[in-house]
Amino acid sequence: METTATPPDITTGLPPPTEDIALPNPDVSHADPKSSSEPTELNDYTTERSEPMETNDFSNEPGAEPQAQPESQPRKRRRRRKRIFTDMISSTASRLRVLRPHAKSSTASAVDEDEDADALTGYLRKRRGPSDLSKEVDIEALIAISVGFPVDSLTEEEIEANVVPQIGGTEQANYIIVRNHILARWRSNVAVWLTRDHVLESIRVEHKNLVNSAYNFLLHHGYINFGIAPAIKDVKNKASDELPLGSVIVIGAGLSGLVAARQLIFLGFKVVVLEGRARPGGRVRTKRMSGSDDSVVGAADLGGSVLTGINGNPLGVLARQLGWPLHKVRDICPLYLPNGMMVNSDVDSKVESSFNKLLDRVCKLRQGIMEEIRSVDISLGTALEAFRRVYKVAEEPLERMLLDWHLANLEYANATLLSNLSMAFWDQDDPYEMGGDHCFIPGGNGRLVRALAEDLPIFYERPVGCVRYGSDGVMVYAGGQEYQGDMVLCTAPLGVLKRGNIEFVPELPQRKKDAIDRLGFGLLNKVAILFPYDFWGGEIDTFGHLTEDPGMRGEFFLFYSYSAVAGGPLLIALVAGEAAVKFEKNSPVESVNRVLEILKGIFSPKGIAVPDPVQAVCTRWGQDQFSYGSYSYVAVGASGDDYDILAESVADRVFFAGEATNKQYPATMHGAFLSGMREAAHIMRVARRRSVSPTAKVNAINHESNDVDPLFESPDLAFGSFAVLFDPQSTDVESNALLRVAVMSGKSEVDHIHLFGLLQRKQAMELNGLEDDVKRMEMLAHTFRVGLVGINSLCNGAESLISRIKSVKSNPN
Ligand SMILES: Cc1cc2nc3c(=O)[nH]c(=O)nc-3n(C[C@H](O)[C@H](O)[C@H](O)COP(=O)(O)OP(=O)(O)OC[C@H]3O[C@@H](n4cnc5c(N)ncnc54)[C@H](O)[C@@H]3O)c2cc1C
Repeated sequence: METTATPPDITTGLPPPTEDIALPNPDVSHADPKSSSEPTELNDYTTERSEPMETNDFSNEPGAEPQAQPESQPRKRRRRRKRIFTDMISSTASRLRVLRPHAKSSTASAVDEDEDADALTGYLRKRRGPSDLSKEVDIEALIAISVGFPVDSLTEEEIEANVVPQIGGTEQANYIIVRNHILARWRSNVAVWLTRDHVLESIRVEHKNLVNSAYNFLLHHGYINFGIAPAIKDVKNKASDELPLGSVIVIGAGLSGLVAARQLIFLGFKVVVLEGRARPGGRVRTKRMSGSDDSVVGAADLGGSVLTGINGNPLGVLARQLGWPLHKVRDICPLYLPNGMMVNSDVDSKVESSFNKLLDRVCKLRQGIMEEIRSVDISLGTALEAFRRVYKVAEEPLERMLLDWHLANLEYANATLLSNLSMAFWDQDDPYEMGGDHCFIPGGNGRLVRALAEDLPIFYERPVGCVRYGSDGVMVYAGGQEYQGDMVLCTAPLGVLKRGNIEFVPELPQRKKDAIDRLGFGLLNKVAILFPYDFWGGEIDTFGHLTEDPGMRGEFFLFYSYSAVAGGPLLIALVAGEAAVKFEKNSPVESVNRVLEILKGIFSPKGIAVPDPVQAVCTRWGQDQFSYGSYSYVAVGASGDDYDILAESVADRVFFAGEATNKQYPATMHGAFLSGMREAAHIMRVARRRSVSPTAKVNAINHESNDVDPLFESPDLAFGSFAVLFDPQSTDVESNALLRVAVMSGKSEVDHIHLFGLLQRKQAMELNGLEDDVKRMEMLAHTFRVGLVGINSLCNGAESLISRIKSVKSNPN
């Protein structure tokens, strides 16, 4: 009878990276609850706004006792429905084996397999048999996949970093094996600093160049030796004798800003972090709740809470480094009717399966119209409702209520109404979703934030109002002061960018402003209630509540029990969809009373009295001036590409990180974390490029050398002085294309320089349709507003496009 909306995670079939899997560990004890300096009152139904909160609010958060998990009858559910990608595993492992053909071994005892891996990792054969070696290499590949690496190709970041001299071929295949090996090696013990010499112990010396390349890449991009283990911090904190690579002003001390700042300092930059609030963490906020006498306390995560998928998750690595055992969120979730009765399990499974079928139908519909999808995009809500009517799904009132519960759950995952979500792209990030259990960090995520913020140069209560940038650097204005730097990294949430609260001078490029407008930034709110004791029972982590009014289906539709991790009897009720917006207009007392009414409706019929709360807190993320919402979503008319556009840097001076810049992992804490690492590496690349050619400015354009010109030997379009290369991975008319224009620089015809620009495929075709170059230049500048620059001044989006073109040209099959 039990089904789950979640397919097996991608590591099924082979042993997962066990160190990343968190299971409840009843043997491990935690720190005792301690007192905090935060003043609280009994029955203090406070409202959380953009509160000026002391940083020491995070001190002394209680530890928690994880509990054993007896799994009982109610149904299993998860936060988000995933599509099934079972193919990934088999193709992954088999393709890897193709890369490593089997051959005779020279040793008498060895069997004829794994020659390539043996040649690279000769040490392994000494310790284990060859089939073990094969397994080992496969497992290392799976670990790399869980961290987000493709199985037999390079990432765009790797191509940009020139990790191998030539893309494709044996060298690349060997590099991948070495890279996976280093990654897996560090992941097997994240408490220590993995040195290059350690790696060389297990790789043959003739492959030293591959080790250097893979090691440098993984280190600089924050895939190894990151985090807050004492041994890691010791190495990272050692002052470097080298001159700083430059100075970076980081706007925002949320996860992305904190991670980026730490990594930038390690990479050799001077860094300052400007934070508008009086605390670090941004949308991760753990509030210590307690009664007046501190007899009960609880750590409540009012923002980001669940580590959604632990395999490969960098936040899981941090928890391991600090020795914090994670608590697996048990996905058993009984549902209760408004009258307090538990939903009949037959009806429950019938409606859940109908709900999944509706989603499948939407999937099939869009597959059928993939080509036209951008122009015919409608909302997911509209599509689901149309199919519901056609197939007469959930017409009975009870079934309708149940279906509404599932829709509310989807609105929670996406922080918005289904009527706002793009049918075409709402789940574009599904293929990348981190596998493994969903987990809580005992004591709340604020503990991680505190550890990440330690020793960083953060200036609190410095709301940035303006960023000026130019060829000489950046100037940031915050709290009446000016900060000057070489570069700025903006991690302000999409909600803040949408409001225009930070002025950019000159204005951001139109394409970025359009992406900011198109992407959605939604709302999810919470009511956290600390009770004098746990009356709901400790054996489940979630239970749901059905509502008759479809418009209010998201109102307290799901309760999370944090008793296992908060250090006290804490419940958090979620408010999603339309209800989340209405919720912000209600008084906190009204909202808490409504939650209590629902709880009484569920528990009183069972003879269980609901006690008065000790303390309750309601969030107001929509009114928070440092976020204006909860997290991003793909709105109708937007697509996953908009996340990439948000990530693009401007003029090599202004960089962007944050969850809404992460196409693979948006709307999550780990997405924010990874975006911070990504931008630190990006800033380093740009700074190095600049330091190699410090005069790579407009007047030095004709001296710029580039490896892009050879790509134009066979352009996709050529007309007049113009040549164009299309994105080889997309036929979309709005996909990016790289334009090269030959401009006369002297008197003779051969005296010309090349300028470059990024435009859309359809714009290139329009230019092709014009009669002469003068008209083309006019259209380019005035209609398309595309500026031409030297190759080194192209934006980040161009870098990844060039990587894709290079990759295809060097490996046409
Ligand atoms: C209610 C809620 C529930 C969530 N649940 C989960 C979950 O269960 N699992 C999960 O993985 N994720 C969850 N998330 C999402 C997750 O919390 C975020 O994706 C992540 O924390 C975002 O980090 P960030 O660094 O991108 O942005 P932020 O954390 O918002 O950091 C940006 C920082 O910039 C600061 N700032 C803004 N404007 C200015 C300015 N003008 N000047 C200076 N500073 C400024 C902000 O104060 C903030 O500190 C949830 C979020 C919310 C709100």
